[in-house]
Amino acid sequence: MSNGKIVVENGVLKVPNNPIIPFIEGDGIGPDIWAAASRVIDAAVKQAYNGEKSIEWKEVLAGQKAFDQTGEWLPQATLDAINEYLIAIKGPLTTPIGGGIRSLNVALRQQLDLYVCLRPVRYFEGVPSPVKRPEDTDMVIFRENTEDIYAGIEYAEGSDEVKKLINFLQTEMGVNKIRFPETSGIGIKPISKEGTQRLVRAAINYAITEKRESLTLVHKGNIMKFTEGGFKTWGYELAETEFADQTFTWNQYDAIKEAEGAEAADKAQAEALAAGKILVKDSIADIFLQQILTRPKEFDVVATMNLNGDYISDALAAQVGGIGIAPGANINYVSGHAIFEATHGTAPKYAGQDKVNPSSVLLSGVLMLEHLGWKEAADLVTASVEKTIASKVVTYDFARLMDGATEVKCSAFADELIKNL
Ligand SMILES: NC(=O)C1=CN([C@@H]2O[C@H](COP(=O)(O)OP(=O)(O)OC[C@H]3O[C@@H](n4cnc5c(N)ncnc54)[C@H](OP(=O)(O)O)[C@@H]3O)[C@@H](O)[C@H]2O)C=CC1
Ligand SMILES: O=C(O)CCC(=O)C(=O)O
Ligand SMILES: [Mg+2]
Repeated sequence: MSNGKIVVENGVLKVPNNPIIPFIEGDGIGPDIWAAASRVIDAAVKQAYNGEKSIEWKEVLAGQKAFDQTGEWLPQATLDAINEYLIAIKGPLTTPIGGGIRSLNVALRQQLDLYVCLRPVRYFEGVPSPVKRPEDTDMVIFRENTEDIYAGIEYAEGSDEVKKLINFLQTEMGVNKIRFPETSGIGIKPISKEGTQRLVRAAINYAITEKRESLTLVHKGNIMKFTEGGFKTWGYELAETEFADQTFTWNQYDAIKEAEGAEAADKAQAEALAAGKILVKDSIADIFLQQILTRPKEFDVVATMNLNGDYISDALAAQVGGIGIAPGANINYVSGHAIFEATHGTAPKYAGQDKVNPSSVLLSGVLMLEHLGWKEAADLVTASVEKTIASKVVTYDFARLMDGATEVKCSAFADELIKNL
C-alpha cells in the first residue's frame, strides 16, 4: 500500500495516505471546473488530516486533448491507468450528434464495466429551484450503465447492415410492423437479467446501508415487455430471493391481496415496514416523471435502466436547482473500479470563460472522498458548499435566479469555498 495504489482486498478498499488518483480534465468547461474543484478537494483533505493525507493527481487523457496529443480519443493508456489505480475522476467529454465518434463517457463505463451510475439528488438550502418545496426531493438514482440502447447497436438508414437486418426481421421473424422499412434506421435494446440484478442488488445494499425506506424500479414495461418489463420482474425476483429478510415488495403485496384480500395485504406491508424492511415498488416511467414533481416524498432510492436514468437524473437535478450542482459516480462494486463525474456535459458555449458552477464535479469529488472512507474531508466540502451558497456568493447559474446574490466566476467561487472550509 506504500506505493500510492488503492487496492481491493476481500472486497474492501485499502486506501494509502497518498493515493494516486487519475483524472481526466474533460472538454469544454472541463478545464475550468476541474481546476476549481481539485483545489477545493486538496484544501479540504489538507485541513481534515493536518497534511497527513493528500491525493497525488495523475492526469490521463481522453477527448479532444487526447486526440490532439496522441491521435486517439480514448487512449489505451488511459484505460490501463484507471484499471491499475482503481479510482478516477473526470470532467465531461463531448459526443457529436448524429455521426462521428460514439460517446467516450459511455465507452469508459462499458470498457471498465462500471455497471452502476450512482446519482444522488438532494437539496442545498438557498439554491434557487423551480419547485415550491425542493427540500422534499431526496433521492438516489441507480442507473444501469452498461446495457440498453447505449450498447450502441445501431444501423443507419440506407446501410447494407440495416437492409440485411430488416430483411431478416421480415422474412425470418415474421415482423410486419416496421412502418417505413425502406427508410428506417434500427437500434437494438439489450436488457439482461444479470445486468438488472447486479444493479438492483447494489441499490438494495445501498438502501440497507444508508437506512433508506424504499426502492422504486422505474420502467416502461407496459410497452417494452421483455426488456423494461423484464427489468421489473427480475428486480422483484432478486429482492424476494436474495433480500427476503430485508425487503417487502409490491409483488408480495399483490399476491397477499389476491389470496387474502386488501386488508391482509395492507397489514402485511405495515408490519414489514414497521420491522424496518425496505419497500420495493415499481413505477412506469411516464407517471414517475409526473410524480417526482407532485409527490417527491414518496420516492427514495430509484433503480432504472440506462436511458430512463439519463432523463431522470437531469430532470431531478433541475428540481433541486440544476445541473450545476448534480454529482455522480460510475461504480463496479465487485472489481472496485469507479469513475466519479458530474451529471452535466461540456456546456460548449461557456468553454474557457471561467464562468460555470464547479459544484457538480466538486460534489462528485465528495462522493469519491466518501467512497475512499475520507468522510472528514468530504464533510468539510459539503459544509463549505452549504455555507457559501447560504452567503449568496454564487456562479451565474444561481445568481440569475437569486435575489441579492453576488455573482462570481468559477475560480472565485472555488476561492470562496476554500475560505469557508
Ligand atoms: N458525462 C458526460 O461527460 C456528459 C457529456 N455530455 C456531452 O456534453 C455536450 C454538451 O451537451 P449539452 O446537451 O449542451 O448539455 P450540458 O450539460 O453540457 O449543458 C447544458 C446546459 O446546462 C447548464 N450547465 C451545464 N453544466 C453547467 C455547470 N457546470 N454550471 C452551470 N450550468 C451548467 C448550462 O445551462 P444554461 O445554458 O441555462 O446556462 C448549459 O448550457 C454534448 O456533447 C454531450 O454529449 C452531456 C452530458 C454528460
Ligand atoms: O456521453 C454523453 O455524451 C452523454 C452522457 C450523459 O448524458 C450522461 O452521462 O448523463
Ligand atoms: Mg445525461
